[in-house]
Amino acid sequence: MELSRRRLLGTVGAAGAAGLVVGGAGGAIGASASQEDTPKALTTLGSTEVPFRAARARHQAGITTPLQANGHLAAFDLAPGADRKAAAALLRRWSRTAEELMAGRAPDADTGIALDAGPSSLTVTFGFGHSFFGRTGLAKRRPVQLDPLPDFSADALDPGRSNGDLWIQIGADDALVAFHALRALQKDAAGSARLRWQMNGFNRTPGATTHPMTARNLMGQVDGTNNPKPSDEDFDQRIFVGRDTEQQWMRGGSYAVVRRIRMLLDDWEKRSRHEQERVIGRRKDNGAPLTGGSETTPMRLDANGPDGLPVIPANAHARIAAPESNQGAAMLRRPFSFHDGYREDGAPDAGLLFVCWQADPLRAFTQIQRKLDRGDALSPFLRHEASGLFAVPPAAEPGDYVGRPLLEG
Ligand SMILES: C=CC1=C(C)c2cc3[nH]c(cc4nc(cc5[nH]c(cc1n2)c(C)c5CCC(=O)O)C(CCC(=O)O)=C4C)c(C)c3C=C
Ligand SMILES: [Fe+2]
Repeated sequence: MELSRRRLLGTVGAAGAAGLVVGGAGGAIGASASQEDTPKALTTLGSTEVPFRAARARHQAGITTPLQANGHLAAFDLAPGADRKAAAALLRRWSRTAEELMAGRAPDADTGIALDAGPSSLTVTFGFGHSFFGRTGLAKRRPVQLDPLPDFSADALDPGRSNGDLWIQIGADDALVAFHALRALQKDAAGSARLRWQMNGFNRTPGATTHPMTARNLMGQVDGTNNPKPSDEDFDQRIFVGRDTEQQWMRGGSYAVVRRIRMLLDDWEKRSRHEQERVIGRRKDNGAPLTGGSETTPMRLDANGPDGLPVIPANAHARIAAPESNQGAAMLRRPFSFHDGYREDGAPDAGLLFVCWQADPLRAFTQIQRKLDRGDALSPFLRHEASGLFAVPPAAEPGDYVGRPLLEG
Protein backbone atom coordinates (compact mmCIF):
# COMPACT_ATOMS: atom_id res chain seq x y z
CA MET A 1 0.00 0.00 0.00
CA GLU A 2 2.89 2.31 0.85
CA LEU A 3 4.41 1.68 -2.58
CA SER A 4 1.08 2.37 -4.19
CA ARG A 5 0.74 5.72 -2.44
CA ARG A 6 4.25 6.80 -3.38
CA ARG A 7 3.73 5.78 -6.99
CA LEU A 8 0.50 7.69 -7.08
CA LEU A 9 2.11 10.73 -5.60
CA GLY A 10 4.87 10.46 -8.15
CA THR A 11 2.35 11.36 -10.79
CA VAL A 12 1.13 14.40 -8.89
CA GLY A 13 3.61 16.90 -10.25
CA ALA A 14 2.88 16.14 -13.86
CA ALA A 15 -0.86 16.03 -13.29
CA GLY A 16 -0.84 19.24 -11.32
CA ALA A 17 1.37 21.08 -13.80
CA ALA A 18 -0.84 20.09 -16.68
CA GLY A 19 -3.94 20.96 -14.64
CA LEU A 20 -5.19 17.45 -15.27
CA VAL A 21 -8.46 16.63 -13.55
CA VAL A 22 -9.35 12.96 -13.45
CA GLY A 23 -13.07 12.81 -12.79
CA GLY A 24 -14.24 13.25 -9.20
CA ALA A 25 -11.92 12.63 -6.30
CA GLY A 26 -13.82 9.49 -5.28
CA GLY A 27 -13.52 8.05 -8.76
CA ALA A 28 -9.78 8.52 -9.07
CA ILE A 29 -9.04 7.20 -5.62
CA GLY A 30 -11.40 4.23 -5.92
CA ALA A 31 -9.84 3.15 -9.22
CA SER A 32 -6.30 3.38 -7.88
CA ALA A 33 -7.05 1.39 -4.73
CA SER A 34 -8.47 -1.51 -6.68
CA GLN A 35 -5.96 -1.54 -9.57
CA GLU A 36 -2.57 -1.38 -7.89
CA ASP A 37 -0.65 -1.90 -11.13
CA THR A 38 -2.17 0.94 -13.09
CA PRO A 39 -1.89 4.05 -10.93
CA LYS A 40 -3.81 7.04 -12.18
CA ALA A 41 -3.05 10.68 -11.66
CA LEU A 42 -4.67 12.31 -8.68
CA THR A 43 -7.34 14.96 -9.17
CA THR A 44 -6.15 18.53 -8.84
CA LEU A 45 -8.07 18.64 -5.56
CA GLY A 46 -6.02 15.74 -4.20
CA SER A 47 -2.70 16.78 -5.66
CA THR A 48 -2.65 20.40 -4.50
CA GLU A 49 0.23 20.90 -2.08
CA VAL A 50 0.70 23.88 0.23
CA PRO A 51 4.38 24.23 1.19
CA PHE A 52 5.22 23.95 4.89
CA ARG A 53 7.67 26.80 4.34
CA ALA A 54 6.90 28.93 1.32
CA ALA A 55 9.95 30.19 -0.53
CA ARG A 56 9.24 33.89 -0.07
CA ALA A 57 6.59 34.11 2.66
CA ARG A 58 7.81 34.20 6.25
CA HIS A 59 4.47 33.19 7.74
CA GLN A 60 3.10 29.71 8.42
CA ALA A 61 0.65 28.08 6.01
CA GLY A 62 -3.04 28.19 6.97
CA ILE A 63 -3.34 31.96 7.36
CA THR A 64 -3.57 33.27 3.82
CA THR A 65 -4.18 29.80 2.33
CA PRO A 66 -7.64 29.58 0.70
CA LEU A 67 -10.22 28.07 3.06
CA GLN A 68 -10.25 24.28 2.97
CA ALA A 69 -13.33 22.08 3.12
CA ASN A 70 -12.39 20.38 6.42
CA GLY A 71 -10.83 21.78 9.56
CA HIS A 72 -9.78 20.60 13.00
CA LEU A 73 -8.77 22.92 15.81
CA ALA A 74 -7.03 21.41 18.81
CA ALA A 75 -5.46 22.80 21.96
CA PHE A 76 -2.99 20.90 24.15
CA ASP A 77 -1.65 21.49 27.63
CA LEU A 78 1.89 20.43 28.47
CA ALA A 79 1.97 17.32 30.65
CA PRO A 80 2.93 17.80 34.31
CA GLY A 81 6.71 17.99 34.47
CA ALA A 82 7.14 18.74 30.76
CA ASP A 83 9.60 21.63 30.61
CA ARG A 84 10.96 23.89 27.90
CA LYS A 85 13.20 21.13 26.56
CA ALA A 86 10.26 18.74 26.28
CA ALA A 87 8.23 21.47 24.56
CA ALA A 88 11.07 22.06 22.09
CA ALA A 89 11.27 18.33 21.32
CA LEU A 90 7.50 18.25 20.76
CA LEU A 91 7.56 21.21 18.38
CA ARG A 92 10.41 19.53 16.52
CA ARG A 93 8.37 16.32 16.15
CA TRP A 94 5.23 18.23 15.19
CA SER A 95 7.05 20.31 12.58
CA ARG A 96 8.60 17.21 10.99
CA THR A 97 5.25 15.42 10.88
CA ALA A 98 3.46 18.48 9.49
CA GLU A 99 6.06 18.93 6.75
CA GLU A 100 5.82 15.26 5.74
CA LEU A 101 2.04 15.21 5.72
CA MET A 102 1.70 18.52 3.85
CA ALA A 103 3.98 17.05 1.17
CA GLY A 104 1.70 13.98 0.94
CA ARG A 105 4.21 11.65 2.58
CA ALA A 106 3.26 9.19 5.31
CA PRO A 107 4.97 9.57 8.68
CA ASP A 108 6.70 6.63 10.42
CA ALA A 109 4.37 3.96 11.88
CA ASP A 110 1.53 5.41 9.87
CA THR A 111 -2.12 4.60 10.57
CA GLY A 112 -2.92 4.41 6.84
CA ILE A 113 -5.94 6.70 7.17
CA ALA A 114 -4.86 8.90 4.26
CA LEU A 115 -3.39 6.20 2.04
CA ASP A 116 -4.24 6.75 -1.66
CA ALA A 117 -4.93 10.46 -1.20
CA GLY A 118 -2.61 13.31 -2.12
CA PRO A 119 -1.86 16.26 0.16
CA SER A 120 -5.27 17.79 -0.64
CA SER A 121 -4.15 21.32 0.37
CA LEU A 122 -3.37 20.16 3.90
CA THR A 123 -2.07 22.88 6.18
CA VAL A 124 -0.95 22.56 9.80
CA THR A 125 -0.47 25.77 11.79
CA PHE A 126 1.02 25.94 15.30
CA GLY A 127 0.48 28.55 18.03
CA PHE A 128 1.33 29.26 21.68
CA GLY A 129 -1.20 30.30 24.34
CA HIS A 130 -0.66 32.63 27.31
CA SER A 131 -0.21 29.72 29.78
CA PHE A 132 2.62 28.17 27.73
CA PHE A 133 5.12 30.82 28.75
CA GLY A 134 4.79 30.44 32.53
CA ARG A 135 4.98 26.64 32.28
CA THR A 136 8.21 26.72 30.28
CA GLY A 137 10.00 29.49 32.20
CA LEU A 138 9.58 31.86 29.27
CA ALA A 139 7.32 34.44 30.95
CA LYS A 140 9.69 37.26 29.96
CA ARG A 141 9.26 36.37 26.32
CA ARG A 142 5.48 36.42 26.41
CA PRO A 143 4.18 39.17 24.10
CA VAL A 144 1.75 41.68 25.63
CA GLN A 145 -0.53 40.89 22.70
CA LEU A 146 -1.26 37.57 24.46
CA ASP A 147 -2.81 39.31 27.48
CA PRO A 148 -6.21 37.68 28.03
CA LEU A 149 -9.09 39.04 25.99
CA PRO A 150 -11.55 41.16 28.00
CA ASP A 151 -14.93 39.75 29.01
CA PHE A 152 -17.74 40.69 26.66
CA SER A 153 -21.31 41.02 27.96
CA ALA A 154 -22.68 38.30 25.68
CA ASP A 155 -19.95 35.75 26.52
CA ALA A 156 -21.00 32.35 27.85
CA LEU A 157 -17.56 30.78 27.68
CA ASP A 158 -16.68 27.24 28.69
CA PRO A 159 -13.15 27.35 30.20
CA GLY A 160 -12.60 23.67 29.38
CA ARG A 161 -13.00 24.44 25.68
CA SER A 162 -11.03 27.68 25.77
CA ASN A 163 -7.35 28.69 25.56
CA GLY A 164 -4.57 26.11 26.16
CA ASP A 165 -0.75 25.99 26.11
CA LEU A 166 -0.43 24.97 22.47
CA TRP A 167 -2.81 25.25 19.53
CA ILE A 168 -2.98 23.47 16.19
CA GLN A 169 -5.14 24.43 13.23
CA ILE A 170 -5.50 21.76 10.55
CA GLY A 171 -7.20 22.34 7.19
CA ALA A 172 -7.51 20.05 4.16
CA ASP A 173 -9.81 19.54 1.22
CA ASP A 174 -10.18 15.85 2.10
CA ALA A 175 -11.76 14.76 5.39
CA LEU A 176 -9.53 11.68 5.79
CA VAL A 177 -6.37 13.69 5.12
CA ALA A 178 -7.42 16.21 7.77
CA PHE A 179 -8.26 13.54 10.38
CA HIS A 180 -5.06 11.67 9.58
CA ALA A 181 -3.05 14.78 10.40
CA LEU A 182 -4.94 15.27 13.66
CA ARG A 183 -4.25 11.68 14.76
CA ALA A 184 -0.57 11.81 13.77
CA LEU A 185 -0.02 15.06 15.69
CA GLN A 186 -1.93 13.80 18.72
CA LYS A 187 0.25 10.68 18.79
CA ASP A 188 3.38 12.82 18.54
CA ALA A 189 2.23 14.64 21.68
CA ALA A 190 1.93 11.50 23.81
CA GLY A 191 3.83 11.89 27.08
CA SER A 192 4.58 15.60 26.51
CA ALA A 193 1.16 17.20 26.15
CA ARG A 194 -2.46 16.15 26.46
CA LEU A 195 -5.44 17.26 24.49
CA ARG A 196 -7.37 20.08 26.20
CA TRP A 197 -10.09 20.59 23.60
CA GLN A 198 -10.74 19.77 19.98
CA MET A 199 -13.28 21.11 17.48
CA ASN A 200 -14.22 20.06 13.96
CA GLY A 201 -15.32 22.36 11.17
CA PHE A 202 -16.10 22.46 7.50
CA ASN A 203 -16.50 24.74 4.52
CA ARG A 204 -17.78 24.29 1.03
CA THR A 205 -15.79 21.79 -1.04
CA PRO A 206 -13.81 23.35 -3.91
CA GLY A 207 -15.55 22.54 -7.17
CA ALA A 208 -19.06 22.44 -5.67
CA THR A 209 -19.93 25.75 -7.33
CA THR A 210 -19.63 26.76 -10.97
CA HIS A 211 -16.78 29.13 -10.11
CA PRO A 212 -14.78 29.95 -6.96
CA MET A 213 -16.98 32.08 -4.68
CA THR A 214 -16.85 33.58 -1.21
CA ALA A 215 -17.99 30.97 1.31
CA ARG A 216 -21.45 30.89 2.90
CA ASN A 217 -21.99 30.28 6.60
CA LEU A 218 -24.81 28.25 8.22
CA MET A 219 -27.06 31.34 8.31
CA GLY A 220 -26.84 31.29 4.53
CA GLN A 221 -24.90 34.53 4.26
CA VAL A 222 -21.99 35.19 1.96
CA ASP A 223 -19.27 35.56 4.62
CA GLY A 224 -15.77 36.86 4.03
CA THR A 225 -16.42 39.50 1.36
CA ASN A 226 -14.77 42.45 3.00
CA ASN A 227 -11.73 40.62 4.28
CA PRO A 228 -8.41 42.41 3.79
CA LYS A 229 -6.74 41.13 0.59
CA PRO A 230 -3.04 40.17 0.30
CA SER A 231 -2.87 42.70 -2.55
CA ASP A 232 -3.87 45.56 -0.19
CA GLU A 233 -1.01 47.94 0.54
CA ASP A 234 -1.45 47.61 4.31
CA PHE A 235 -2.24 43.86 4.39
CA ASP A 236 1.05 42.70 5.90
CA GLN A 237 1.05 45.50 8.43
CA ARG A 238 -2.47 44.60 9.58
CA ILE A 239 -2.09 40.82 9.68
CA PHE A 240 1.57 40.07 10.41
CA VAL A 241 3.85 41.19 13.21
CA GLY A 242 6.36 43.76 11.99
CA ARG A 243 10.05 44.30 12.59
CA ASP A 244 9.52 46.75 15.48
CA THR A 245 8.10 44.09 17.80
CA GLU A 246 9.64 43.67 21.27
CA GLN A 247 9.47 39.91 20.82
CA GLN A 248 11.59 39.31 17.74
CA TRP A 249 10.68 35.61 17.67
CA MET A 250 7.18 36.74 16.59
CA ARG A 251 8.40 38.87 13.66
CA GLY A 252 6.50 37.64 10.58
CA GLY A 253 4.01 35.78 12.79
CA SER A 254 0.39 36.63 13.58
CA TYR A 255 -2.14 36.36 16.42
CA ALA A 256 -5.12 34.05 16.07
CA VAL A 257 -8.36 34.65 17.94
CA VAL A 258 -10.60 31.57 18.00
CA ARG A 259 -14.26 31.70 19.08
CA ARG A 260 -16.81 28.91 19.03
CA ILE A 261 -19.94 30.85 18.14
CA ARG A 262 -23.20 28.89 18.22
CA MET A 263 -25.92 30.22 15.97
CA LEU A 264 -29.52 30.30 17.21
CA LEU A 265 -30.72 29.00 13.87
CA ASP A 266 -34.34 28.37 14.93
CA ASP A 267 -34.72 32.07 15.81
CA TRP A 268 -32.77 33.22 12.76
CA GLU A 269 -34.74 31.16 10.29
CA LYS A 270 -38.04 32.63 11.57
CA ARG A 271 -36.96 36.05 10.24
CA SER A 272 -37.90 37.10 6.71
CA ARG A 273 -35.15 37.44 4.15
CA HIS A 274 -35.66 41.23 4.28
CA GLU A 275 -35.13 41.28 8.07
CA GLN A 276 -32.07 39.00 7.79
CA GLU A 277 -30.53 41.30 5.21
CA ARG A 278 -31.02 44.35 7.44
CA VAL A 279 -29.29 42.49 10.31
CA ILE A 280 -26.13 42.19 8.20
CA GLY A 281 -26.50 45.18 5.85
CA ARG A 282 -25.94 43.01 2.80
CA ARG A 283 -28.13 40.98 0.42
CA LYS A 284 -28.39 37.28 1.08
CA ASP A 285 -28.31 36.07 -2.53
CA ASN A 286 -25.12 37.72 -3.76
CA GLY A 287 -23.64 39.45 -0.69
CA ALA A 288 -23.99 42.94 -2.24
CA PRO A 289 -24.39 45.86 0.18
CA LEU A 290 -27.98 47.11 0.66
CA THR A 291 -26.84 50.36 -0.96
CA GLY A 292 -26.53 48.52 -4.30
CA GLY A 293 -24.02 47.12 -6.76
CA SER A 294 -22.38 43.71 -6.60
CA GLU A 295 -20.63 41.78 -3.81
CA THR A 296 -17.45 43.80 -4.19
CA THR A 297 -19.10 47.25 -4.39
CA PRO A 298 -18.11 49.27 -1.31
CA MET A 299 -20.90 49.87 1.24
CA ARG A 300 -22.22 53.46 1.23
CA LEU A 301 -22.56 53.90 4.96
CA ASP A 302 -23.79 57.51 4.60
CA ALA A 303 -26.63 56.73 2.16
CA ASN A 304 -30.17 57.43 3.44
CA GLY A 305 -33.43 56.02 2.05
CA PRO A 306 -36.59 57.97 1.17
CA ASP A 307 -37.58 57.74 4.87
CA GLY A 308 -34.43 59.66 5.78
CA LEU A 309 -32.98 56.64 7.61
CA PRO A 310 -29.68 54.92 6.76
CA VAL A 311 -30.13 52.27 4.05
CA ILE A 312 -27.61 50.13 5.93
CA PRO A 313 -29.16 50.21 9.41
CA ALA A 314 -27.22 51.81 12.27
CA ASN A 315 -26.96 48.43 14.03
CA ALA A 316 -26.18 46.33 10.92
CA HIS A 317 -23.35 43.88 11.61
CA ALA A 318 -21.26 44.87 8.58
CA ARG A 319 -21.53 48.58 9.46
CA ILE A 320 -20.50 48.10 13.09
CA ALA A 321 -17.62 45.76 12.21
CA ALA A 322 -16.30 47.88 9.29
CA PRO A 323 -12.90 49.61 9.54
CA GLU A 324 -14.71 52.96 9.06
CA SER A 325 -16.46 52.38 12.42
CA ASN A 326 -13.31 51.12 14.17
CA GLN A 327 -10.49 53.60 13.54
CA GLY A 328 -9.39 51.54 10.57
CA ALA A 329 -9.16 48.23 12.48
CA ALA A 330 -9.36 45.10 10.33
CA MET A 331 -8.67 41.39 10.70
CA LEU A 332 -8.45 38.43 8.34
CA ARG A 333 -11.44 36.18 9.08
CA ARG A 334 -10.83 32.53 8.19
CA PRO A 335 -13.57 30.49 9.85
CA PHE A 336 -14.97 26.98 9.61
CA SER A 337 -18.64 26.12 10.15
CA PHE A 338 -19.41 23.45 12.74
CA HIS A 339 -22.26 21.09 13.45
CA ASP A 340 -21.98 18.94 16.58
CA GLY A 341 -25.41 17.26 16.44
CA TYR A 342 -28.51 18.49 18.25
CA ARG A 343 -29.05 19.88 21.72
CA GLU A 344 -31.57 18.54 24.22
CA ASP A 345 -34.11 21.15 23.11
CA GLY A 346 -33.82 19.89 19.54
CA ALA A 347 -31.92 22.93 18.29
CA PRO A 348 -28.82 22.33 16.17
CA ASP A 349 -25.52 22.70 18.01
CA ALA A 350 -24.09 24.49 15.01
CA GLY A 351 -22.41 27.73 14.10
CA LEU A 352 -19.04 29.19 13.30
CA LEU A 353 -15.56 28.31 14.49
CA PHE A 354 -14.55 31.93 14.06
CA VAL A 355 -10.79 32.18 13.48
CA CYS A 356 -9.34 35.60 12.76
CA TRP A 357 -5.77 36.76 12.20
CA GLN A 358 -4.17 40.07 13.05
CA ALA A 359 -0.90 41.71 14.04
CA ASP A 360 -2.45 43.10 17.22
CA PRO A 361 -5.60 41.55 18.76
CA LEU A 362 -6.26 44.58 20.97
CA ARG A 363 -6.50 46.86 17.96
CA ALA A 364 -8.40 44.39 15.77
CA PHE A 365 -10.56 41.64 17.36
CA THR A 366 -11.00 43.31 20.75
CA GLN A 367 -11.77 46.74 19.29
CA ILE A 368 -14.38 45.31 16.91
CA GLN A 369 -15.92 42.80 19.33
CA ARG A 370 -16.33 45.56 21.94
CA LYS A 371 -18.28 47.55 19.38
CA LEU A 372 -20.35 44.54 18.29
CA ASP A 373 -21.05 43.69 21.93
CA ARG A 374 -22.70 47.08 22.41
CA GLY A 375 -25.33 46.95 19.70
CA ASP A 376 -24.86 44.52 16.81
CA ALA A 377 -28.18 43.38 15.28
CA LEU A 378 -26.62 39.91 14.78
CA SER A 379 -25.73 39.37 18.47
CA PRO A 380 -29.21 38.16 19.58
CA PHE A 381 -28.76 35.21 17.20
CA LEU A 382 -25.30 34.19 18.51
CA ARG A 383 -23.74 32.64 21.60
CA HIS A 384 -19.97 32.87 22.11
CA GLU A 385 -19.21 29.57 23.88
CA ALA A 386 -15.43 29.16 23.76
CA SER A 387 -12.47 31.43 23.17
CA GLY A 388 -8.75 31.26 22.57
CA LEU A 389 -5.92 33.63 21.77
CA PHE A 390 -2.68 32.25 20.34
CA ALA A 391 0.67 33.64 19.20
CA VAL A 392 1.47 31.99 15.87
CA PRO A 393 5.17 32.41 15.11
CA PRO A 394 6.59 32.67 11.59
CA ALA A 395 7.29 29.57 9.52
CA ALA A 396 10.35 27.49 10.39
CA GLU A 397 13.55 28.09 8.45
CA PRO A 398 14.61 25.11 6.28
CA GLY A 399 15.75 22.23 8.50
CA ASP A 400 14.36 23.94 11.57
CA TYR A 401 11.13 23.66 13.59
CA VAL A 402 8.36 26.13 14.34
CA GLY A 403 9.09 28.18 17.46
CA ARG A 404 12.81 27.38 17.78
CA PRO A 405 13.80 31.07 18.11
CA LEU A 406 11.48 31.24 21.14
CA LEU A 407 12.40 27.89 22.67
CA GLU A 408 16.14 27.95 22.06
CA GLY A 409 16.78 31.65 21.39
C1 LIG B 1 -15.13 40.53 16.34
C2 LIG B 1 -15.23 40.24 15.09
C3 LIG B 1 -16.34 39.53 14.42
C4 LIG B 1 -17.14 38.49 14.87
C5 LIG B 1 -17.09 37.80 16.21
C6 LIG B 1 -18.03 38.18 13.80
C7 LIG B 1 -18.99 37.16 13.82
C8 LIG B 1 -19.82 36.83 12.76
N1 LIG B 1 -19.94 37.45 11.56
C9 LIG B 1 -20.87 36.83 10.78
C10 LIG B 1 -21.27 37.16 9.49
C11 LIG B 1 -20.78 38.22 8.72
N2 LIG B 1 -19.79 39.09 9.08
C12 LIG B 1 -19.58 39.98 8.07
C13 LIG B 1 -18.65 40.99 8.06
C14 LIG B 1 -17.72 41.25 9.06
N3 LIG B 1 -17.65 40.67 10.31
C15 LIG B 1 -16.58 41.15 10.99
C16 LIG B 1 -16.17 40.81 12.27
C17 LIG B 1 -16.75 39.84 13.08
N4 LIG B 1 -17.75 38.99 12.76
C18 LIG B 1 -15.91 42.08 10.14
C19 LIG B 1 -14.65 42.81 10.48
C20 LIG B 1 -16.63 42.14 8.95
C21 LIG B 1 -16.30 43.01 7.75
C22 LIG B 1 -16.96 44.34 7.86
C23 LIG B 1 -16.66 45.22 6.66
O1 LIG B 1 -15.51 45.70 6.58
O2 LIG B 1 -17.50 45.37 5.82
C24 LIG B 1 -20.49 39.69 7.00
C25 LIG B 1 -20.63 40.48 5.70
C26 LIG B 1 -19.78 40.00 4.59
C27 LIG B 1 -18.30 40.10 4.83
O3 LIG B 1 -17.70 41.15 4.65
O4 LIG B 1 -17.74 39.08 5.22
C28 LIG B 1 -21.22 38.57 7.39
C29 LIG B 1 -22.29 37.87 6.61
C30 LIG B 1 -21.35 35.73 11.55
C31 LIG B 1 -22.39 34.77 11.07
C32 LIG B 1 -20.71 35.73 12.76
C33 LIG B 1 -20.81 34.81 13.91
C34 LIG B 1 -21.26 33.60 13.86
FE1 LIG C 1 -18.93 39.16 11.01
